[in-house]
Amino acid sequence: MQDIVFEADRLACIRGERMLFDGLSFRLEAGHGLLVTGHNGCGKTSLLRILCGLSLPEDGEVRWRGTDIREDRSAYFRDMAYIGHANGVKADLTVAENLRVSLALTTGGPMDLIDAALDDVGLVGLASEPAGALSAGQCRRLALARLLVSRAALWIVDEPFNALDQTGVLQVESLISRHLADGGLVIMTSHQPLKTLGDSLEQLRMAA
Ligand SMILES: Nc1ncnc2c1ncn2[C@@H]1O[C@H](COP(=O)(O)OP(=O)(O)OP(=O)(O)O)[C@@H](O)[C@H]1O
Repeated sequence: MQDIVFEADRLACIRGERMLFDGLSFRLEAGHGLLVTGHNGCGKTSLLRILCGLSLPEDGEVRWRGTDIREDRSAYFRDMAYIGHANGVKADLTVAENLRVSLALTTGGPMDLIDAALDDVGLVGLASEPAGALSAGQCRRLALARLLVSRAALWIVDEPFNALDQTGVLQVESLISRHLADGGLVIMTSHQPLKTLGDSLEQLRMAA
């Protein structure tokens, strides 16, 4: 993944009457992660939605491998996985079926990716349970397992640790570390102090 570069170039975002940010730029190379911080309402989620192509910036562009993401959205969506505040879990499907759908929609990779992902997020044993019966923390774990199944180089994750217990936080921090060590990229927000990951991430502090 050595040739991979992600660039945010002079991004501006207006919500309602308010300019949330303007001239926001950063560059991230393979193996690097960025932690976006700032108080409630400063624009972190708005920024992440622009970075993953779900919203358009008022100005500026997002480049992936040197190309504006609007120019080749399907290539970008193959390489990028986004997990927002909402888990996007289908309650009527089992835990494993949820991941099967993700697999079919992304890489179509081997089914043993699902077992490995469930193991990584601590959901082994719940594969056949209906997702609607999961606790909030288990649901978050299932959502995060989609990152692993996607095999995307770039993970964009809004508050990954929401609803996770202490063990879950450590597990997910370790998955993020492993992804970075494998040459992946991560852009994330978190209101929680990081336990092990802090030194591995660059910080973008958003102002009011
Ligand atoms: N679609 C929208 N229309 C109007 N205002 C919006 C819209 N989306 C977000 N906002 C406003 O933009 C501001 C930034 O919201 P955003 O969700 O990006 O903040 P945040 O930094 O992620 O907050 P938090 O830490 O609470 O998750 C808020 O004041 C919010 O009310």
